[in-house]
Amino acid sequence: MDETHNGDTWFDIPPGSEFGVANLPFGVYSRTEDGPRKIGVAIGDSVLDVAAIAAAEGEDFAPLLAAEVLNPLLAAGRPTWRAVRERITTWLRDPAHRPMVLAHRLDRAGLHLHLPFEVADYVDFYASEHHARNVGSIFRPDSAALPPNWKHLPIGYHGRAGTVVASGQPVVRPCGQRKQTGEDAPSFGATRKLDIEAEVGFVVGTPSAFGEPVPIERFADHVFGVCLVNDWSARDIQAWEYVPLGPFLGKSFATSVSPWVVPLDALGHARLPSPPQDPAPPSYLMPDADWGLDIAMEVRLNGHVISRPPFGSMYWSAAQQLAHMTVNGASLRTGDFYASGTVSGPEPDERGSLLELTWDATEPLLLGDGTHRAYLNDGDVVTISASAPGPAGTRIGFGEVTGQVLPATA
Ligand SMILES: O=C(O)/C=C/C(=O)CC(=O)CC(=O)O
Ligand SMILES: [Ca+2]
Ligand SMILES: [Mg+2]
Repeated sequence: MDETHNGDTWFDIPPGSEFGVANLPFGVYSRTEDGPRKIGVAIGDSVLDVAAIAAAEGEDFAPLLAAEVLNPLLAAGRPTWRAVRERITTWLRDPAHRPMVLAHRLDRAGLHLHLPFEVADYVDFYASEHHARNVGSIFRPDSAALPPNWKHLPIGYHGRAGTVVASGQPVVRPCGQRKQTGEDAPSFGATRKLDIEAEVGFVVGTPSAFGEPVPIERFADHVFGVCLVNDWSARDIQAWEYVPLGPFLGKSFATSVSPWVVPLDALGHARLPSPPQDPAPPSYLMPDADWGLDIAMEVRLNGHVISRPPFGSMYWSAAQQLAHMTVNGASLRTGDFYASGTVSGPEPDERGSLLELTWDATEPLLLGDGTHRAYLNDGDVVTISASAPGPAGTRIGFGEVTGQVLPATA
């Protein structure tokens, strides 16, 4: 386990920073909105132009960093990810590298951050038992809260890779066919139930062979890192369309992701066992290691905290999800991206969607500014942030994913 902590660097890191030397998340930035995109690593309040430093230091991995997206680095695989991370750690520990590093340091605040990787396929799971029970009770009050397959396999669906967008991208209220509970025919128009889903996303680097399942113990060989996700959802469109094939236009209009990908290697102190599983999963889903992650999330609506979902409570782990997603031989591509599913904890103020927080608008939320919300209003800004334990009492920050709702255009 990497025992590096914030005292191990000559670099100036503000006290309490969640971007210490044990984190080193990767992202893509530009100095102006349309300027050239470069790979950066966040440290303290700064971003390092790691492509320039690696080139100047003559590192053999320098070409992987001289790209406008993380995909070449992602494709290089775990031994390379480890080597790059170790070298960056050395630059930040050994004062001999100080002039070179400082020559390629930028203030984080002034930069434009972009979608860090080109998304190949996008899958969304449904792995929180609390969320699944809540949604089941609301959408299917006459059936069991959990569907019969829920504890046997991690349920998921294929989403729309082309509408995975960077944090900060505004989201236009979608139109579609929607049907409210109680109405007997659908109508067309802007969704009246625009919602969020607070999730954690996993970025696949190493591809796999067509026809060959990826065993659960190979999770960390394929998954590079972790970011935050808001899976925007139009509940009235979703409720009308989803039987029998699952979510479609109610979710495909936008999925926002945070700009910093935290390497799995930064999360050693965050790993914990998932909750006990009963029935025991089949052998291809049997965990060989603890891949629960103690990530503390926070959801804010116009700046007011509305929920604190605990990722450590998720029933199915990301390792189980990867094994399930490939057990039929479906191959992985570099840039594949999968999200955990909405993160809801057992407590009412730990729910990761407004659907649950307001029980489908029957219990509106009172915000700190005195206004109420059932679902999102035009102009609302939703921000999800998170952190996890790091070494020596430090925190590993994920930064945030944010987005504003714009009025419907149709
Ligand atoms: O139970 C349903 O019909 C729908 C569930 C969801 O909308 C949740 C979904 O997208 C998966 C998740 O985020 O957990
Ligand atoms: Ca979702
Ligand atoms: Mg979505």
